[in-house]
Amino acid sequence: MTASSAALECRDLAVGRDARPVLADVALAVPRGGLLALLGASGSGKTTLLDTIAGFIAPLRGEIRLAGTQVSGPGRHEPPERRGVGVVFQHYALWPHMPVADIVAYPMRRAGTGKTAARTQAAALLERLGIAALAGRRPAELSGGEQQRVALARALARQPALFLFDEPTAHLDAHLRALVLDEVARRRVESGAAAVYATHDAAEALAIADTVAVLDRGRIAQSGPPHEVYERPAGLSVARLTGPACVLRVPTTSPNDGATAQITIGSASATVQYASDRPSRRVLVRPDWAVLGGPFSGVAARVRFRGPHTDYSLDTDAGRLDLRVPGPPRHSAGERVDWALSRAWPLPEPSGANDPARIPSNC
Ligand SMILES: Nc1ncnc2c1ncn2[C@@H]1O[C@H](COP(=O)(O)OP(=O)(O)OP(=O)(O)O)[C@@H](O)[C@H]1O
Repeated sequence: MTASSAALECRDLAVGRDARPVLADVALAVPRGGLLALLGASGSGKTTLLDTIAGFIAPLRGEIRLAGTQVSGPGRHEPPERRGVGVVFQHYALWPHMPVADIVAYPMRRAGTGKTAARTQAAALLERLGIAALAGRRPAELSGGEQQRVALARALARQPALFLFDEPTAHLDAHLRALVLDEVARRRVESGAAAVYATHDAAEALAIADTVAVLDRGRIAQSGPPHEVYERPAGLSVARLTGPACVLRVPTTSPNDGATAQITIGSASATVQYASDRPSRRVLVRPDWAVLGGPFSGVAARVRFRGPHTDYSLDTDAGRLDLRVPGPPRHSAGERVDWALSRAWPLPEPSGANDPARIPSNC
C-alpha cells in the first residue's frame, strides 16, 4: 500500500505512559474506506494507540501519516484539532448544557450545513440509533448506553476521512450493538471514511472489520482478514483473543498436501482440513470445527443449551474439547459421546516441553 492510498499509516510506533513502555513496534495501514478492528484484552494498549493516532499522546518513536501527510514523527506533532479525525472514546464528554438534537447537529452546523438541514440529518441519525425520543433531553438525563449512542451520533455527524472508535458498544445490549454496528457500516459505505474500531469482543471484531489487528501486551501479534486470524492464528494467545479455542494433544499430525492432515486420537484416526504442511503434536480446535457422531469418543462433562445451538464440553483422550452444535441438546452430562473433527490448526509447541504429557491441553 503506498502512503498516498492509505487513510492511516503507523510505522514502528513506540509509546510510553508515565515512563513505562505501553506500545512497541506498532505498524498498521488502513486503506481509504477500510475498517480495521483493533482487538485486544483489557490493558493491551488499544486506547493508548487510538489516543496516539488522534494526537492526544506523542509517540516516543515512529511516525503516523494521515492520507499520506505526516502528523507524528521525529520533531513533528500535529495537535488533535489539526488532524481531522472523528473520535468516539469510552468517556463521552458530551456538552452538559445542550439538548441531544443540538449536540448531534453541531458538527454539521460547524461544517457549514444550514440549520434546518442539520436538524433533519441529526433527527435521522438519532432515529437510526434508536434514540429519537431523547432529542430534547440533556446528557445528565440519559443512561450510560444512551449517552454512548449520542456520542456516536455526534461523531457520525462529522465527515472526517478517519473515524476512531474506542469500544463504542461497551454499554449496549445485543440488539443495540447490532444497530450501532449497522450504522457504522452504513456510514462507511456512504462517506468512504476509514475507521479503526477498538474492541475486546472477538465476535464483534470478526463481524465488522476487513482487517483484524490483534494487540497483545502492546504489540501487534497478528494482522489479517478476519477469517485468516480466526482459522490460522499465529499462536495460542492470538487464538484465544480471536474466539473460543481448545488445544488437543495428539501423537502427531501427518499433513498430506498442505490442505488436509491425518489425525490420530487413541485407536481412531480421521482426515481433517489442516491448511498447513507443518506437523504438530498440539492442535487448535474451534467449537465449530468439531461435530457430534464420528470416529472419536469422549464423555460429556458439561452440556449448555443456548437457544440456537448447544455447547458441549467433552473429556477426550486428547484433552478437553468444546463443541457447538445447532439445535437442542442430544446428550446429557456424563454420557459417552462420539464426535468427529472437520478442521484443526497446528500450534507451536511450548519451548522446552518435549514430553507430550507436559504440553498443556485445555480450552
Ligand atoms: N493515563 C494513564 N497513565 C498511565 N498509565 C496508563 C494511563 N492509561 C492507561 N495506562 C496504562 O497503559 C496500559 C494500556 O492501557 P490502555 O487503556 O491503552 O489499554 P486498553 O487496551 O485500552 O484497555 P481497556 O480495554 O481496559 O480500556 C495499561 O497498562 C494501563 O494501565
